[in-house]
Amino acid sequence: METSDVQADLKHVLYSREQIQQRIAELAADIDKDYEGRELLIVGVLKGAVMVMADLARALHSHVKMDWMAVSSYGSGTQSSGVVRILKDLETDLMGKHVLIVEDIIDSGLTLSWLKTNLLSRGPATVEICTLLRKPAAAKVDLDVKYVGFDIPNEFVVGYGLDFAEKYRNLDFVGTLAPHVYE
Ligand SMILES: O=P(O)(O)OC[C@H]1O[C@H](OP(=O)(O)OP(=O)(O)O)[C@H](O)[C@@H]1O
Ligand code: HPA
Repeated sequence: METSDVQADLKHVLYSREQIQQRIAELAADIDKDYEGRELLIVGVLKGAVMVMADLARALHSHVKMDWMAVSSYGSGTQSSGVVRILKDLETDLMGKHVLIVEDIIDSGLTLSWLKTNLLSRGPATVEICTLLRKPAAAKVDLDVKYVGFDIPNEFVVGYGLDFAEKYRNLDFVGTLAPHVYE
């Protein structure tokens, strides 16, 4: 895809690569402090969280273990179906573990609400959530999120792991999509 094609599909840049890296470094410092002396398992939620997980893990100074889950609730559109499916489960037994779920975005909150309940049923010591982006105006459930990168307006965003119909995940910034792309 040509750079110009991507530019035409975007309305504007919300967060640049530098702004994202700066915020992730701050979140990592908080996480290092909060989990000092405890072994932490970070769980990346595929596919969207790949970029956040990779950058957050490298910004952490403590030893962490990493595992991955794949869940899906969006299909190919811009609306959550509300039905969460596990496409790939964890390989780690969570019994007694401190677990931090790492996500790219919390929109309606339905995915993470379901996932947190699911992981809590596996007997971990704690389960917390870290997300790069959150849309407070889109929340359909009450969800306790310990680490939030940025609260954003209720607009569909792409880049830095976030897709529209599997495109734009590889952008190193977060931007809003021009309406002509999805209308
Ligand atoms: O708060 P919600 O409204 O539930 O939306 C958030 C979820 O939607 C996205 O995943 P998606 O299902 O698009 O899968 P993907 O990570 O593979 O893109 C995102 O990564 C979250 O998991
Ligand atoms: O705004 C969004 N963009 C991309 N994927 C998403 N999944 C939930 N919300 C979004």
